[in-house]
Order: sequence, then structure tokens, then C-alpha cells
Amino acid sequence: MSDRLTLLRPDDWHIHLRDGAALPQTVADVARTFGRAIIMPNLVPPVRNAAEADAYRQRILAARPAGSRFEPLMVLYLTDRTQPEEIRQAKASGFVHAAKLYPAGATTNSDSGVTSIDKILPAIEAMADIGMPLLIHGEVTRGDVDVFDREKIFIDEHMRRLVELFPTLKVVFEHITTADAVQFVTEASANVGATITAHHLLYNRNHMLVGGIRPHFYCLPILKRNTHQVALLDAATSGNPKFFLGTDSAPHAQHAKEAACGCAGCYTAFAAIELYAEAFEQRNALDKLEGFASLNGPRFYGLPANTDRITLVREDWTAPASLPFGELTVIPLRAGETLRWRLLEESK
Ligand SMILES: NC(=O)N[C@@H](CC(=O)O)C(=O)O
Ligand SMILES: [Zn+2]
Ligand SMILES: [Zn+2]
Repeated sequence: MSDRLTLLRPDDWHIHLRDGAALPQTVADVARTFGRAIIMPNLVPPVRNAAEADAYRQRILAARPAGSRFEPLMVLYLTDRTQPEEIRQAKASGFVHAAKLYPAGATTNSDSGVTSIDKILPAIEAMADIGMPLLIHGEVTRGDVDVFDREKIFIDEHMRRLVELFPTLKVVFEHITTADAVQFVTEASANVGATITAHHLLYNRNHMLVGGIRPHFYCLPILKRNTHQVALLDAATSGNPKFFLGTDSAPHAQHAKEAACGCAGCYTAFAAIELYAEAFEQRNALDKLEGFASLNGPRFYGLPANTDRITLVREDWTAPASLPFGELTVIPLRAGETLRWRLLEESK
């Protein structure tokens, strides 16, 4: 097997860049590898309309390293009050590519999220009409539902109904974590896809909980049992164009993770494609990485694939123990441990 892997430049279809002093770090990390990224809108306050998306986009562009052509693809955050007209205006802007449904209370900064999907049916209808993808954090939030079952119950209670109500709507089931979600997406129509993170391909809940509790593996949806990890690996390496790369890289400051009540989110952007290569290599499926990372996402979103390339080499290196995060620090996934693939800087 070759020790070099050249791919069309990939894109990240789900990332959190945060804002303010964190941007120079988070933007440099994503722009190192990815041509474009779908920028999650869960700021405080969230990105609710085209004007807020434009302002955030300008802050991201200003934080790019010199010479970078990285392109942020902006997303609206749906609230109970989002109007169909705001969706149409956002689409007309040309830089808003999707809208995101966070069930209220499901995850980090989802307090302004949707309390009942029925409240945003007119907005979703407008999205179906104009071909704007609906991105979904697919977990129910009811206190009586076990945290490990929240994705599966969301499928049964909401996903099936949504795709029935809007058969032409483009839906991305974000950061799927279960065999149930793999099956749902596989069996749904071609306009239903899913992103899969590197950490859900490489890890299961044992990595988070056996031999001590490891807060840097804590994210939402939470890591599941090994059988679900296997189903995700099967899906990602299957060649099925419905499945594509979305890191869900979600930095939180060290003190907010290593705490009595720690935040959800893993920071993977510093070595994202390298981590995916490791997962695909474990499956002897490196030949499937380009489709997953560089082709399936643009095809789903109706955008052209990138035309330049990146090269990875199989060469051990040590992940940093910590990274700057504005004035604070973030502990990346795999901190201080060995990574098996390294990106060659600027190959053309
Ligand atoms: N994935 C996470 O655990 N956290 C994300 C939110 C999200 O994507 O649900 C974050 O913004 O921190
Ligand atoms: Zn989410
Ligand atoms: Zn996310």
C-alpha cells in the first residue's frame, strides 16, 4: 500500500468556528485543508437572518490567513419565529446555503432553537420550494428519553414525518451516531443525506468511559456502543453518495470541558482529514475517502467539487497537548497522542 494519498481538496460540511478572538485559530485550522465549510450558526445570539450571516461571514473572511481562498458557506439558525420571507431573502443573498434545525435544549447554544417543528412548517415549506437544504440536529430533548436513545426516537417521532410531508426537501441528518440513522438515510429518497464525524468513526462510548471519564470525548450526540460505530464505518466507506464528511469540530475552552458539568464538543479541525484517513485505513478503504470527503458533499449541495488537490503522507506525528483559543486554550482530540497521517503543506 502506498504511503501517499492525493485527494481532490475536501470540504467540511459541518463545523463550528465560534467568533471573536477564537476566529484566527479556528479559521486557520479549517482553511489549512478544506476548500469550503458549512458554518454552524449557534453563536450567542444565533445567526438568524441574511444580515447576521453576512456580518459573521465578513468576520470569518477577515480572519483567514494571508493568501487563503477558504470559502465559508453560511447557515441560518431556525427559531420558532423564522419567517418564509427570511428564508427566501437568505437564499437570494447567494452566501447562505442552508438552515439549521436545533430542537430547543438539544445541544450547545440551542436555547433559541425550535420548540415544536409545527411552528416552522411554513419556513420549511419555503426551503423545499427553493431547494435550500434543511440541516437537522436529530435528537429529542424530553427528560424521560435516555441520552443514548435520543437520536433513534427523533427518527421515529420527527424524521419520518418530515420527509413524508416534504418529499422534495433536501435534508441533512447531521453528525449521525447510530445504525438506526444509517438505515433511515440509506432507505430514504436521494434528497436525504447525512454527515459523519471523524470521532464517531474512530471511537465508541468505551473510549469515553472505561478506565476513567474522558471529557474531551464528550460530544452530542453522545458516542454510542461499538455496534453503532461499525455501522457508521460501513456507511462512510460504502461509496454511497448520501454520506459525506462533516467534522462537527466544536471547540470549548479547556476549563469548560474539564469541569463538574462539562460542555459537549470535540476539537478535531487541527487534524481532521488526518483522523478520517486513519478511520478509512482501518477499513482498508482509503480508495473511498475522496468520494466521502471531496465529492459527495458538493454533489448533495449542488456545488462543483474543488479542482485542486491535497496530499497526505503516512508518517507518525504527535498531536499538540493544547492549542490557543483566543486568550484561552483548547485541548484537541488525541492531545499528546500519535497521529498516523500528516498533511503535506501546499501541494498543487
Ligand atoms: N456537537 C457538540 O457536542 N457540540 C456542538 C453543537 C452540536 O453540533 O450539536 C457545539 O456547538 O459545541
Ligand atoms: Zn448538533
Ligand atoms: Zn455541530
